[in-house]
Amino acid sequence: MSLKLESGFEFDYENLLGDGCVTKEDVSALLPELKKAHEAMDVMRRTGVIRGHLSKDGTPEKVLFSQLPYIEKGNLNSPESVARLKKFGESARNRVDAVVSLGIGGSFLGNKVLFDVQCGSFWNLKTREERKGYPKVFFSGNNIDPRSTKDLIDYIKYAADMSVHHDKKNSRKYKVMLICISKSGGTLDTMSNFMVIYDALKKNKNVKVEVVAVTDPNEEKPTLLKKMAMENKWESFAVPDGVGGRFTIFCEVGLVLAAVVGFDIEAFLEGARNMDKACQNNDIWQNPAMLNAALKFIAAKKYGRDEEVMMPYGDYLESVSMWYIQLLAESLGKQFNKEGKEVCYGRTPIVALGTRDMHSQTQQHQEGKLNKIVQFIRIEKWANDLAVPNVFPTVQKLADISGVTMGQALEVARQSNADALISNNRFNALFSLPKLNAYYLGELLYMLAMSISYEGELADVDAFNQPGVEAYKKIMGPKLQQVKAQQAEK
Ligand SMILES: O=P(O)(O)OC[C@H]1O[C@](O)(CO)[C@@H](O)[C@@H]1O
Repeated sequence: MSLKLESGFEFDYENLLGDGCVTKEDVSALLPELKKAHEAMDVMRRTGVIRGHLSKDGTPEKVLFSQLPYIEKGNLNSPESVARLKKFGESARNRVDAVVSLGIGGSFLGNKVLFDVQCGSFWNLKTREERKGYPKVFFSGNNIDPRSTKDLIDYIKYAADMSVHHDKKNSRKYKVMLICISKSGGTLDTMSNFMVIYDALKKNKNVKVEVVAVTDPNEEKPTLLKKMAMENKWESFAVPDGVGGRFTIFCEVGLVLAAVVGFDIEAFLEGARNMDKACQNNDIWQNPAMLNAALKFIAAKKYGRDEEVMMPYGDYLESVSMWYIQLLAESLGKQFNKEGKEVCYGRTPIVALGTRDMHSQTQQHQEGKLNKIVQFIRIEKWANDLAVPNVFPTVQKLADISGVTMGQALEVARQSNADALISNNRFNALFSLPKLNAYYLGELLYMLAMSISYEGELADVDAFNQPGVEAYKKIMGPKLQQVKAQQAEK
């Protein structure tokens, strides 16, 4: 049983619906709620209004992520804004040596996905020619770890010294672009790294630093970062009002990084757009987001499957899983429903990677607590698939695993895992992408964002706020000031 879109994107729910799993009757019983959820999505698309959604300061706030795939005049992504992004990316090409993308949560996770899919793990080890003139890329600000930050600074200083040394005649400085991303404009993790790195690099005679700010664009009530950008004339891009951190991969947060590594922005948004169109279908069996939300919601509510293991097969997709963790956790992990009743809803997300975690987590998935859905992601056709050669024909065990490609072996491993899980009543499902490219990535991520929005409606929780993250923040601010005061006394 599967839902296949014309593009080739497929949601296979064979191991989630049927005997011993969620039943068709369960889905039929939910149809009135699904109809309401679908209407709510329609209203959101047309007006940005989501019943009961309030901003952090308690005022009604629009939800606009579903507008982002549409590159249209007057929209958040317009022909002009996309042209500007492309121009920006081209201007960094062959000019900027290294980009440091600073951000955390939604200001990091989506960018890491785009980077991994476009560039892979060895990007920074490639020559500039191999990178087609695009800069090296580093991430920072997604922790407050002095060791990794120092390592990054040391590496950049080393690279700058080497480049000046090799190019004594021109004495060209090593150009570093710090892309500082924070919707609120003052997040501790991001801004502390920004200050440490900015200061260290500014003091280095071989480095030229330029800063790009990505933050709330409001100039009347500017965020700290916006204010600094205006004062220092830093180029800036927008995290628009109505687009929460975990949805920002489709706006300039993700697209700025996409532009500096030559990722196909238009194909990515086209994938999201076509998925949005598929999700406008009011027939649940034709609407991947509605179907996914319904099956997962029922699996949790009726069958106790309230943990979701997101398990893509392929190294460069692990970051998709990490991106999804924030989407699921911040959107659905809510103590109160929209009526203020305590519900403590949510499905706990778990990052896993195939095949790696078959050799660590699978024991738990197969035999542990019966509370999980394992959600697989697979790529049908790998570019540059590698055949496993028969190099040691006399070693039977190795000869046996030769003669197939690594892509085939990867899929055999995934299918075997899925079969084994369902043989023990362990629910699982599959999102299948014909290829790993910008278009299919856009389809997949948008479908997940939309599915979470449906599930928010089904569970009657506000999927677009994250009040729970304020609790530790309220404690952390004064604590930091205390430490600062103690430090000053010393
Ligand atoms: O972009 P900002 O404002 O720095 O926030 C980063 C992240 O922090 C959170 O607000 C949680 O603390 C996320 O929702 C957000 O993506």
